[in-house]
Amino acid sequence: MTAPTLNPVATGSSVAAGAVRLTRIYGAGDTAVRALDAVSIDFAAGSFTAIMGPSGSGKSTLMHCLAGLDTPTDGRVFIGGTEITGLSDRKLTRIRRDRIGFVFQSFNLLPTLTARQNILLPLDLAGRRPDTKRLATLVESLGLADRLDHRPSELSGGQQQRVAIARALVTAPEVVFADEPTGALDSRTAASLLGFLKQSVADLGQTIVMVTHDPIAASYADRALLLSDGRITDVVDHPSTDSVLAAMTQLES
Ligand SMILES: Nc1ncnc2c1ncn2[C@@H]1O[C@H](COP(=O)(O)OP(=O)(O)OP(=O)(O)O)[C@@H](O)[C@H]1O
Repeated sequence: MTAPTLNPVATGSSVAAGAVRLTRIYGAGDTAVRALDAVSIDFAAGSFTAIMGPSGSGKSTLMHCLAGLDTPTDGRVFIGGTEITGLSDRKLTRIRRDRIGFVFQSFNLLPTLTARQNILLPLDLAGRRPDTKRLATLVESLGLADRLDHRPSELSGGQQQRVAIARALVTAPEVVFADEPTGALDSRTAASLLGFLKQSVADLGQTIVMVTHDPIAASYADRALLLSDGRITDVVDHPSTDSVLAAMTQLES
């Protein structure tokens, strides 16, 4: 089954991930929380989307449901042409491993492995050989060539996040989900990593979906979605720091 096309960034482009009337309710009865309320959205292949909104608006829930890390109460999720809603845990694990990349605020590298081993881990787990050209390009453009034999404790925060980004991109995933990827970094380091993510969209056709609280980070994306009470209430195309700030201010007023 192919994913329906809703709100694509560019008409005619294929869809890397999407949700149709995605609803997630936590709890039941009087204490039930509608964290996502019938959200329909597409992420075009080769696009960079920022998900923004106040605390508790549903950003993490949306990302977790899209990535197959949480089970929606209702609605459908697609990765590429594959509907992942209703798949067994085993199939979901495979899809996450083979077709999705993850970048977390806290890097989540394995401390006992070198940078090179961390980067290659998803391929090792899948029994796949690295695409040596892609690996070399990533290592080179992330400036990691002379850090590959170091363990995470021997790397700065920015270098650790570069390793995590290389690990997320090395499998050429259909979509990379990044959860506050620069939240733990100083602004200069953050700017250089966001620049790299933007470049990977332009050069490698990578698709990136990034949750962020930071309007500056969102300005690197092609589009910012604003969530409020589990719904997408605004979409800012080609966001600038100012246009995102204005949209957020309007949301909170
Ligand atoms: N496991 C859970 N059990 C119960 N309620 C939950 C659970 N996870 C999230 N929620 C609730 O769902 C709503 C959306 O939470 P979510 O974490 O998606 O928001 P968020 O926009 O990512 O917030 P933040 O910016 O603070 O990380 C909140 O009201 C939250 O309290």
